[in-house]
Amino acid sequence: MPFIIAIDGPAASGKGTIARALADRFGFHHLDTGLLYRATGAKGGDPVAAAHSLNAEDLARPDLRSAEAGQAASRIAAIPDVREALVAFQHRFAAQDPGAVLDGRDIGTVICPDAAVKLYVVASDEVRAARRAAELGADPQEMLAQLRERDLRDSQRATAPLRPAEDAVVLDTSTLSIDDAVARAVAEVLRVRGD
Ligand SMILES: Nc1ncnc2c1ncn2[C@@H]1O[C@H](COP(=O)(O)OP(=O)(O)O)[C@@H](O)[C@H]1O
Ligand SMILES: Nc1ccn([C@@H]2O[C@H](COP(=O)(O)OP(=O)(O)O)[C@@H](O)[C@H]2O)c(=O)n1
Repeated sequence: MPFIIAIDGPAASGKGTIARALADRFGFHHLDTGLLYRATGAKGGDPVAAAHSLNAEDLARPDLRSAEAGQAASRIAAIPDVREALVAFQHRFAAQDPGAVLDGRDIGTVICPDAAVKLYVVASDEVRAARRAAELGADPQEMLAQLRERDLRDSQRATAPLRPAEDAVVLDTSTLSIDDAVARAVAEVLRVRGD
């Protein structure tokens, strides 16, 4: 049985940074599921058809990390048929040996409810906006408004809303360095594995 680590949380909380580090540390595969929604939104046209026809080229587009792509992703991510179209790929990815780390919004709740480790990564709105603004070279106030709008949409949608799984461990990175946040996540994995 592959070892699955599910990492969820609001925008720019540090999910991807922790997911990459865990995959590296344990030799697991890593999937940034947000990229699937960003690529679907960026493809244009009918979002359900776009989700069904995603290919490697779509996922390699250089503009997927932009704030605009994030907003478009959040809009199409509320469509149940779009989410359904992306489930099989995520399940196949999670089934790889020796293990996989998936980060997103609904990994611990919907995609991999039996994951061995579930982390729900949070940080204050202001910290998240400052980090993402620095990353994209954008204005922190504008970023704050955008992140809040996206989190609200992601939390309030009817299908697979953003929320912690009941058995998720909440990790607040507001005052943690990247190294400290990763160390806490590694400790949780080691605790579950019984190492
Ligand atoms: N603990 C941390 N301290 C400082 N910066 C961080 C920390 N975690 C992540 N970052 C930075 O914040 C930004 C958003 O992190 P990222 O991992 O992409 O978040 P998410 O995947 O949740 O959107 C990135 O620029 C990343 O380098
Ligand atoms: N598993 C997932 C991953 C992302 N998403 C959607 O895709 C958008 C972009 O996700 P992302 O993880 O790339 O965003 P960031 O947290 O990196 O800013 C989110 O705002 C969600 O609307 C989702 O609905 N479910």
